[in-house]
Amino acid sequence: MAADKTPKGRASVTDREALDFHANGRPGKLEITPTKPMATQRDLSLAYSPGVAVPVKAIAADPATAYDYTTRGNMVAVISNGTAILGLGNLGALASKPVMEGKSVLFKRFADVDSIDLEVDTENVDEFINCVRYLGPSFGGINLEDIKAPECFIIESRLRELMDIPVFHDDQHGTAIIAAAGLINALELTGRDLKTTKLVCNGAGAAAIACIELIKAMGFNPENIILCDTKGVIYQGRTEGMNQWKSAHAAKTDRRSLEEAMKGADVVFGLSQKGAFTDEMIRSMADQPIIFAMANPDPEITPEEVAQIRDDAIMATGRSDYPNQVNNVLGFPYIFRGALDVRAVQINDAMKIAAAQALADLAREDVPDDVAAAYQGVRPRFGPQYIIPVPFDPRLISAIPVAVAKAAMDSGVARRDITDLALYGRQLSARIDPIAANTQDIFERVRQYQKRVVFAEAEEEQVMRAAVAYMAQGLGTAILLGRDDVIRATAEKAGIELDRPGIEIVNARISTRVEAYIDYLYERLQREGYLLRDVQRLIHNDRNHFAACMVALGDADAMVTGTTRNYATALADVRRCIDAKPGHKVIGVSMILARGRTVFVADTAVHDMPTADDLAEIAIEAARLAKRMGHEPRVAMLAYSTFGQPIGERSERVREAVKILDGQRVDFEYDGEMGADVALNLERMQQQYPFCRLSGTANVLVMPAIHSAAISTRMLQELGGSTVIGPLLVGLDKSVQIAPMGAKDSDIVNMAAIAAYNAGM
Ligand SMILES: NC(=O)C1=CN([C@@H]2O[C@H](COP(=O)(O)OP(=O)(O)OC[C@H]3O[C@@H](n4cnc5c(N)ncnc54)[C@H](OP(=O)(O)O)[C@@H]3O)[C@@H](O)[C@H]2O)C=CC1
Ligand SMILES: CC(=O)C(=O)O
Ligand SMILES: [Mg+2]
Repeated sequence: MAADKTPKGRASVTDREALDFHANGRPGKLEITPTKPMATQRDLSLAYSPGVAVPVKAIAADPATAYDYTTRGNMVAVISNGTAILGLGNLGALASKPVMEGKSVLFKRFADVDSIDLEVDTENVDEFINCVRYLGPSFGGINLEDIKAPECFIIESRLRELMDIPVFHDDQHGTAIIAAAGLINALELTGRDLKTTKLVCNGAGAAAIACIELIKAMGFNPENIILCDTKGVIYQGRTEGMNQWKSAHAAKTDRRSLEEAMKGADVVFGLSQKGAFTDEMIRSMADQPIIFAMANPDPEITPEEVAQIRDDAIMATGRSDYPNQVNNVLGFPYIFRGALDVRAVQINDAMKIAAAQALADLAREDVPDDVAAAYQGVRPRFGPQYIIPVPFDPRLISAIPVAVAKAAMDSGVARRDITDLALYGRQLSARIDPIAANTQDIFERVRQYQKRVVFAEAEEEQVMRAAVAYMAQGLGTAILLGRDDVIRATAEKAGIELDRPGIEIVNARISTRVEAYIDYLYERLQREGYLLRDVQRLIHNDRNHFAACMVALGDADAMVTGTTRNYATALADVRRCIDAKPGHKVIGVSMILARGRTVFVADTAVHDMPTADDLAEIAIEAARLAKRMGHEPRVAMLAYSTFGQPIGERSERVREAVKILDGQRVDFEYDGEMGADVALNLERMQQQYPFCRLSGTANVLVMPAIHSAAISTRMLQELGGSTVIGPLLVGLDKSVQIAPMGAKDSDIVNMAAIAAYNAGM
């Protein structure tokens, strides 16, 4: 089958790939999963009759309680009649379903908003309105999509009057918000003023009219805007193909064609159709033109074509395979998230402008590794090729809804107040990030105690980013260890600002503490074959030793390292400087987050082939960590056999370890030996082994040896569906964490926060 090609032959996906993607597995892109267990007779009695009658009566008595007892508060309907599907035109309600399903999954993926697509098979405005208005009780918001102008204007405004929940035509306002955000930044980069810039908008439909209205509301001079449609310029006095929405923006001008309109224009918005801009039009624009060719799936002109004509343009499209994607996916999930969370009755101009400004601001900030990954490893920096955040930017979820919710409260359309917006922002991240969800409480504690963490490899760019993020997230002071000139040069190249409170640079070469660290380390190592000059070299030249000594002597509370060396080497460096805590064993524990469960796996880092005594100590250490991380430990001593079946020599050590634990007075549940299938499956555990002492599924798994621990955690990580944090290093006398080699900045921040947390709160 032919590839779907843009005019210059760029093929990002083939038609076959697109069809296979939609057909494979379960056809379509979404399914519904229950949020409550539906396993037993009792569950049924609660979820359905008779239990369900209780919330029914409660809602009848007080409709507001529907937000407490049903999905309403987190549920948005994506509704279309298919009359303007992307830029493909009127292809009918059924054909619009793939787009509407797509919008629904994006709501879920990016903002944890539950959503369902509804395709309404009528072009009659009144029928459509009636269909939607009576669905109000089902949803917390209505996202209208791909309904053509001018009907969309009537539909949206009537529904807004009739319904007490936000009704938002995404092609209008979502597009306008993103285009406005991109425009704010493009104007800044080209030194233009909103009041004097000249803009042409091709297309005078849903998206175009809303874009023009929003930028006018933001202060753009109406006299500097010319709107065009299929008949050319919309001028005052024109009668052909007009409607009241076009008339409201008709220009006082002699220009009649798009070609004439674009001569000397500073900005052009394309919200029309593939290929609408010619080379000549682009050539005739002002210096440093701003070209947003937003038609989907193919733009009015491609970036390659523009590049052939001129090299001074700032170029954006609606597509994800070019830089500067001006697409409403950056808006609707987050705008509804904020609106739902304050139970806004509508999405007003103040909320839209707040969202646009928040997006524009975010693009000016230094970007995390996740964003660099979305750009194939090239880290975007605010500039002509990066005027708008990318859809996979994990900061969008904590930035945009906060701005929208605040604007809703300030402008009086919120039915619920959020008092601590900073906390709200952090809770938002946890909605889509399992690590954030699990570590949120820990991060809150770390924020209270403001520990000083030394980042041993701070000359590395991603470590430096992590250190700055640690400070910027309010977690504490970041100490960057390295050569001052190298650190500053790296920072400058990467555009990172280091001269801020909460960031300290420590240069090992000129530190006044060098002698103290050498004395301390020589005292420890002189009987281990080290000469004084060996120790001097370690302190002068090796940052792991220097950083570990800082922590050992109290100059820092915790340390994080590991991104440039393998785990065992980094651990050996640290162990030369820091002992195990008295009565503790140093082990590695990996935290696995999967489908709402948290499971700790030990030992994933230190003991190659533990003895029975080692296994018992590993169990104790891992249980302590689980408890400290907020989980009541239930430890399973894992083996390939379960309670003696099949008997084998390799399980003996594990059985022995259980006996050792029996002889000690440990304060946590444990049992074994058992297989992982029993440890993690309560039904099997209780039915087949009713004598098992665990009161629930195990949440701490002690592996019989490091190879089984490493193989199983890496398999889980690679197979998907679970997130692995760690291995976390526990049992040391001072707090140190070793991140995996090549870890990205957000992983290093997590490690630093856990290190700070373990430094004692
Ligand atoms: N990047 C993004 O996020 C978004 C992009 N869009 C894109 O914007 C476009 C319009 O969508 P939408 O507003 O919903 O659709 P509408 O049907 O409401 O409006 C289409 C408008 O485009 C005009 N038009 C069509 N072809 C041309 C042409 N060759 N030259 C000039 N004007 C033309 C029509 O003119 P007339 O009035 O004379 O018929 C009409 O005014 C689509 O390509 C869509 O994909 C839309 C939403 C979001
Ligand atoms: C992105 C979108 O909503 C459109 O092109 O219609
Ligand atoms: Mg659309």
